[in-house]
Amino acid sequence: EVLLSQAEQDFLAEKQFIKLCTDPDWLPYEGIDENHEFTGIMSDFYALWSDKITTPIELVHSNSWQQSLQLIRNGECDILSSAMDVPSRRDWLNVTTPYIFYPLAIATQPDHEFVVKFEQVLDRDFVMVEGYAGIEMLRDRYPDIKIEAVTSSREGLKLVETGQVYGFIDTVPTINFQMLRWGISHLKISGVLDIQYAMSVGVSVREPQLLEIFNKVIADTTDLERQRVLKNWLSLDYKQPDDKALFWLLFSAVVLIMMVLIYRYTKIHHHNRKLRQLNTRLEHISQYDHLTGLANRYALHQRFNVEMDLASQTLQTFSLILLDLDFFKDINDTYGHDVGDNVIKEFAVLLQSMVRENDLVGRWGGEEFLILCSQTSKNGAFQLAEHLRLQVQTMGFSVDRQITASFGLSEYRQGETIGDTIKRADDALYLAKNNGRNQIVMADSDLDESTTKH
Ligand SMILES: Nc1nc2c(ncn2[C@@H]2O[C@H](COP(=O)(O)OP(=O)(O)OP(=O)(O)O)[C@@H](O)[C@H]2O)c(=O)[nH]1
Repeated sequence: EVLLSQAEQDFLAEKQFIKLCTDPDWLPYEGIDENHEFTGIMSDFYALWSDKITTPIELVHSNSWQQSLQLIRNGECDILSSAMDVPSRRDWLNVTTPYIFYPLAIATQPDHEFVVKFEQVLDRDFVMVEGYAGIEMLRDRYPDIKIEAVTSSREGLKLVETGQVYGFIDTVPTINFQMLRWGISHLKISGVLDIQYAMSVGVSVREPQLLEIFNKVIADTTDLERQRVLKNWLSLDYKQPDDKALFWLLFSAVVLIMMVLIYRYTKIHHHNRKLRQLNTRLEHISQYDHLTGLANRYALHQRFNVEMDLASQTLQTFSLILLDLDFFKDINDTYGHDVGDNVIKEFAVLLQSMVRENDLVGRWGGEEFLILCSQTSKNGAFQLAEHLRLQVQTMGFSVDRQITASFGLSEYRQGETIGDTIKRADDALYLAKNNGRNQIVMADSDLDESTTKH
């Protein structure tokens, strides 16, 4: 797409180059560097534009903004790098459509209040750089304003720093830049005015074609190009992502967050499952005997508590049968420990198969077992024990000899500890062993008739 018409291109070709005047001291917008080259935000714009119109833009040197204004008036420059449209310039200067906007701000000493409305400080005295359009704009808006011109921003800032005037007015980037440049650190931006610089290319009234050309060039300058230039100098990212980019950015962020959450959830879920399995295993280990799979002492004790509670509420008692394989040491010695283990396991299976569902069989020690007969009196327990005794002595175990067991039996009495009940069963078992084994002895104090059986 050709930016310029044929007539405009011919015009530029004949002109060969465009003469530009600038403000030598208005960084970061524009200035002249130590090599006497044009520098600043505007210089980047002009480099860009010079490419667009394939015509060199050459700097005409001046020592001040005032002098630059004079040069263009006299026809020694074609354009002013940046200029505001103010009435006093209209006889000799045209302006393009603006290409950057910046509000004016006030720099004061740090102890002054923040200026919310400019009217609040209208009685104060201000300074601004000579020839700047802002002076005219402010005087136009506030006819009584006390504003003086200074030759440079440095001079203006110094006057504020030394307390000779209240405020220096310029744009925020200029104030910041100049303060840094001149090592003036004790000032602050106290307020931003609702008056802004709308900066255009100033074109000499002698060059009407150039006005059209620069209007086209400005219209052709994309937001991205504009932002790139500003970003270079102001270190600010003006980039507004377009809707699509913003959508994908947000979408990616949401997807990423969801992936992280899902990953964490899966990990936690996996850990929890492992923990649950471990807990179940631990619970099992803590309650069951590893050889026989019967309840261990801990599980038996838990059940004792339940039964004791039940007994106190229902006045129904429960009984314990403590039983021990006879001459088991001899089995181990004769057949070996593994065979002994098998006998213990077979014995456990037998016991488990013969008790009621409510009863609990547990391994009390090596070859010693305990049966908790829930809601059962000593007589009921005695019947079970007798039944078991007969089964054991007739059952064929994995050893070719008769196996027998001895039984001690006790009934829980309200008020006693479970230790007492166990002790009485243990004493009874001792008696059963001493009396010749393969028999049941009911704890002494539980006897209401001779219940020793052979
Ligand atoms: N194989 C095997 N033997 C065990 C286990 N626990 C205990 N024993 C053995 O069982 C035997 C018990 O011996 P004792 O306490 O002398 O009793 P006993 O030989 O059964 O004689 P009485 O009980 O007086 O009839 C010991 O030799 C223990 O080593 C076990 O888990 N497996």
